[in-house]
Amino acid sequence: SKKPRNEPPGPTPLPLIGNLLQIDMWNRHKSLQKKYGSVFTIYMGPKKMVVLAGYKTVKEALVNYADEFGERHPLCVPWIILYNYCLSGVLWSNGDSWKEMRRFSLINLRDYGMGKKACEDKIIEESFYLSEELKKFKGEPCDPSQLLTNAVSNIISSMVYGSRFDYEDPEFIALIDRMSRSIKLMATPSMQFYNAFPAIGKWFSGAQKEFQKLQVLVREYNLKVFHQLKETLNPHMCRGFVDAFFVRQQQQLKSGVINPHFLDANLHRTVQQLFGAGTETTATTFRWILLFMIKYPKIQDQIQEEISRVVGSRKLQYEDRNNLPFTNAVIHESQRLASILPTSVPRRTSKDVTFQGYFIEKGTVVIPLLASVLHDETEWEKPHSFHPAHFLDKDGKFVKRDAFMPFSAGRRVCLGEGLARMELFLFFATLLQNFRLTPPPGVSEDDLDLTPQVLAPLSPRPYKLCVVPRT
Ligand code: HEM
Repeated sequence: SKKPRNEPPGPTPLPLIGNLLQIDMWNRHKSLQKKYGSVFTIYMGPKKMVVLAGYKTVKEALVNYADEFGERHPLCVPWIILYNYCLSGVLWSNGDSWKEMRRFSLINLRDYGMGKKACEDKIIEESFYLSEELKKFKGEPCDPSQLLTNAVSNIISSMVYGSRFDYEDPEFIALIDRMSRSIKLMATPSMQFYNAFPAIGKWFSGAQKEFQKLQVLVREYNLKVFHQLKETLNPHMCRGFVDAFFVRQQQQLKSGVINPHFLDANLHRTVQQLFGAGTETTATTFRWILLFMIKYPKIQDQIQEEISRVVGSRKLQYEDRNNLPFTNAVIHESQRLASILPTSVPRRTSKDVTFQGYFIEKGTVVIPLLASVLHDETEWEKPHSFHPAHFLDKDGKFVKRDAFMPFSAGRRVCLGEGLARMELFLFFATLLQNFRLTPPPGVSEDDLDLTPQVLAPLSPRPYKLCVVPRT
């Protein structure tokens, strides 16, 4: 069809299917970027999307044009069944609803510890439980994925519900499994087909039906927990985010001024999104870091030497990261290279905008490619290798890098960044303080495959490692 004024260039779309056949975008962005520049247009079926690539372009759009590119594209609007899941909470909402929920979530998650000593203590305590579970393998090969997910999920749970779960609790295991399967389903080709062709997709997409089932089960579980929390609520001693929400509702009732954003449905969606956004991302990052540790044992040696020299055997604190530059650099480099969210959550333009000379009309879906920033060849000395020195100066001191953007940037930047950074540091450093990680017997470092599985988030292939207590 005819293109509007000076739209960003891109591959020619076919009728109906657009560029679907040509788009293996997360792998091909480099060739598309080379051909069309750092702002280009693609069509997912009939849906037009503008892709932003490279550090300078992504930063300019998300930070300098924060308002224009600051809305979320409700990817799921046509998915009638996902209506409840998508249209509010904090992750998918826009306008006043988003502002209210983002502010409320930030204030209250901070009150229940995010970025504070209370949260640090919870993570240190959870590291202890995680270590005890790992010891049970007695150095035999194990897949740490489930335990890592349990540990990070318990941190969110403590902040949201006010309590943690036992790792063996069947309800906890089921809850985590359902949430993690839902997130993975959202990135399947079947769901993408459904998103591109909602009218016919619903007849073919098995993933969509499974997703719906999982959402109902998670919702039922949450409603049960909310009921228990409401029954035992003490407005003067809130246990977590959910209690704070109930207190806010009570205040509304008393004042007679009802704010529609504080109804039960929004609580359910926000809680579900906090668990969804905060669990798989952090746990997957851990799986990558541990894989890098068994792949590069000399780097593990250096970290353990640093921790032994600076901290010894006392309990680690978050402020120790300032004196553990190499350990801190390895965590950052793992996030950079793994780039678990190759794109940020889709944005959309809030108004017509002229960006880098191109016209992008209001309501266009915008995909900032975070992987293209984290692997930008003009920003990183060795963009495709594991190179912790990216974050160290010549004296071995930690240096921040502007192009380090795994949490994205601008007004929709990850709400849990502070929490995730604290978890990554404390869990990882405590683990390496206490254990040596090695590949299973008979597996060499060269055998370990760093090719990611194309899932959401981008995950390492399943692997096992041996966790041996250090003397
Ligand atoms: C290593 C861990 C994590 C990574 C890499 C990560 C990354 C991201 C990214 C890339 C976005 C999209 C930002 C954008 O649209 O530009 C995002 C959004 C979000 N993240 Fe995280 N995240 C992590 C952990 C967490 C945690 C622990 C929480 C929970 C407290 C969380 C809660 C959220 C929420 C609620 C949003 C939506 C924010 C909004 O739309 O206003 N994330 N995250």
